[in-house]
Amino acid sequence: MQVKIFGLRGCCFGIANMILVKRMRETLYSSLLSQDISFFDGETVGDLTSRLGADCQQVSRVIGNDLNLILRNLLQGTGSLIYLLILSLPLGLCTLAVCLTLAAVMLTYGQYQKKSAKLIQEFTASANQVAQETFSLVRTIRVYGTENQEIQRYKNWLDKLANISLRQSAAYGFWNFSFNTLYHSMQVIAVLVGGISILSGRITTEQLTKFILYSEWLIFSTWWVGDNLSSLMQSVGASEKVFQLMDLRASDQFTSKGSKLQRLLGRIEFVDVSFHYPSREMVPVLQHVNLSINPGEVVAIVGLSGSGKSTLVSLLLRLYEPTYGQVLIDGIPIKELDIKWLRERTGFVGQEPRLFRMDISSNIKYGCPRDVKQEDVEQAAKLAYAHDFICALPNAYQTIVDDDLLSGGQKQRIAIARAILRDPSILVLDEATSALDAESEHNVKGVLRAVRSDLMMRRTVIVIAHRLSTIQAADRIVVMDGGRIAEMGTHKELLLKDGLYARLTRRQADAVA
Ligand SMILES: Nc1ncnc2c1ncn2[C@@H]1O[C@H](COP(=O)(O)OP(=O)(O)OP(=O)(O)O)[C@@H](O)[C@H]1O
Repeated sequence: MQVKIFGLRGCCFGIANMILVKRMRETLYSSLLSQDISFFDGETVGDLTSRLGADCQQVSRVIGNDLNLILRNLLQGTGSLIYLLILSLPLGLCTLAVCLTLAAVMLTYGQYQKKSAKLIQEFTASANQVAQETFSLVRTIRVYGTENQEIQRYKNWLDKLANISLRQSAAYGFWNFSFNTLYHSMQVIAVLVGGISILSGRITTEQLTKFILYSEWLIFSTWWVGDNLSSLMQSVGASEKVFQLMDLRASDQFTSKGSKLQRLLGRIEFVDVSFHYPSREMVPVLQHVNLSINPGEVVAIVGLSGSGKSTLVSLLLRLYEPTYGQVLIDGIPIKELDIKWLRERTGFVGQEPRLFRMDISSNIKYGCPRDVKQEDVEQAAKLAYAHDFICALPNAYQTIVDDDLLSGGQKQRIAIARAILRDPSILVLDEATSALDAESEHNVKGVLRAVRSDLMMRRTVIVIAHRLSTIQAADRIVVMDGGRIAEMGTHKELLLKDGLYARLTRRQADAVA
């Protein structure tokens, strides 16, 4: 019966643990995904994934195991202590003094465990980060022959981990030594004081035997409490950051429930916009940018690397908020629009599009707000000049891909198809030609031309490109320099102006020649 009850209790705790870990992971995951993009600028991916994995597991152990054992031993210990005090007050107080000393050592040890658990978490996360980076950049590492350097970098974190684990073991040794010393001293004291008490007739032999048994019980309960408390402290160390992250409020960029317009025309205005990244407050990235883009206009943004082109687009996509000024869409501040509604009407192809590990068809349909048929997917792929190479793959649209299986240009074409399928009113192509070869560049120009000539479905297009030849067909070219708009006009006007754009064009022509 006893065994059965224990088995049942273990099973209940197992189930409670499983439910708790699952709930914690879900809550933490959705809390992380609802944060500002700037949050991810400051956190390491390895750190966040280890919070989701090992740390959640450890936190649930507190409730499932440690707390349960601590409570049980506290109850047992208190019972024994009361009995001892009734049996013999001086001997009971003596045992209590030993237990209090043990408790003091245990508290110091527990605090140390808490600190070391935090350090172990940090070092493990850093080691994971290095490993993650190494595996994802393995081609670069192989080409540059820096394997040993990377092994050393990983080893440095492992050394730090080993160092702290060594100290932890030493602290555990000290804790055990204190326990054994106090425990055996207690036995000696009990025999000596008890023997004297028997001789003087104050207690009987039976009382002494009971006393020794109960005092052992009390000391062992104290030891168990200490041992579980130190593991509880470890979990508390691990849980601090987990609970902090779980408590974060969802970003307004994720939840914003503003107004939905009847139709998105695609007028975009940047009004006196200035911006710096939260992680680099002293470095202004955009300064007093004023730009107005008409519905259906195709605008190209060019400029030297680091001039703020992608940042401007990030503000339009509301990944960051301007530090000064505002962005308006169809005359309404972007902050007042329903974010989900706006994103459903915006298409974006980033600098380095990445694919999810799923089939091509699902990758193209990814995030599409409406139900689409396979014909729609194929039509979008045709417009993005991706259909032919997809059909040449062994399973065509059902081919499972991930980030490594396709070339940069192919991934970019799938990303363009994904953006086109959404049928967006605003289409943003960031460096859409950078990873493509000359033929694909020609294809992207074709997409731009198609977008322009499709008068039924006029959409505003912003294209950022380094290859100036790609964007000559734009209605307007905006030239950025040091976070400001330096020039604006058509290709011809800007060439006539003989400013930065003309210089950039000449430089590229020279490079090609
Ligand atoms: N997440 C970030 N955190 C801090 N600084 C950033 C971040 N992203 C970009 N920057 C900085 O902002 C400046 C503008 O970067 P941005 O990517 O907008 O330039 P860009 O004109 O698009 O460059 P490129 O043509 O090379 O893509 C750069 O100095 C860059 O270092």
